[in-house]
Amino acid sequence: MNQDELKERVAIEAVKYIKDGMNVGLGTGSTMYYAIRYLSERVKNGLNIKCIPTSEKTAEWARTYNIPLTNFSETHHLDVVIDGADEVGPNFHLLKGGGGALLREKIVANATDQFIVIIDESKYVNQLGKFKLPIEIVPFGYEYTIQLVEALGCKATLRQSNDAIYVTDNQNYIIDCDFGMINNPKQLNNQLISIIRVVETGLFIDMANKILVSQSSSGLVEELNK
Ligand SMILES: O=C[C@H](O)[C@H](O)[C@H](O)COP(=O)(O)O
Repeated sequence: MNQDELKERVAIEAVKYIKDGMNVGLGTGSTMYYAIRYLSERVKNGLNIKCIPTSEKTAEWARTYNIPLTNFSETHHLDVVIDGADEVGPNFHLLKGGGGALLREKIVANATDQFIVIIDESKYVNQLGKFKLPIEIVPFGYEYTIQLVEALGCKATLRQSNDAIYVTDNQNYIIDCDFGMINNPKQLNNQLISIIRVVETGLFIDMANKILVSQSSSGLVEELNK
């Protein structure tokens, strides 16, 4: 079973947690693309939901697939949030932001008591940090921000897109930081967000309640609960 098939399998399982009348947070990324497509089938068959997207890309997909959207001025609490991740480590701490959407993803995940993360088994790790940690920073004075972050023990690379600096949906920049293996994600997250110029990090500490993992050997989806 290839990785796209694994993504589709786990996405389909996650969408089953969405029930009639719910307010739903929709994450960002290629795994979520499958979830959105499957969810659109259920909406077509009468499922009544309203969704808050975590990125302009997800909002565009939702509109394309006729999924009703809402926003935080209408709704403050979400019944369930579904999102992918770049790595899931011990205690369900997550490393996210490969798609540049970490800030809105964290805001949306923070608005629910049921945050479901969907991954294939290659992303389930013993220690976070093989994937470079994305950090969203304000553009103002970004060169010095990079130095301040590197002083915490990493090599930081300013994310680029089409030969220009990558700009997030929030008009900020992303630095991808190689800290090596991260021994204490909670402490590192606290150190990083104490830098005023850092908006948010891709470390999601104590946020996920449920991880759905698709297994490459069997194609089965394992459910892990906190
Ligand atoms: O900013 C992007 C997100 O954190 C994604 O959830 C993460 O990068 C996983 O994306 P994918 O499902 O494409 O691997």
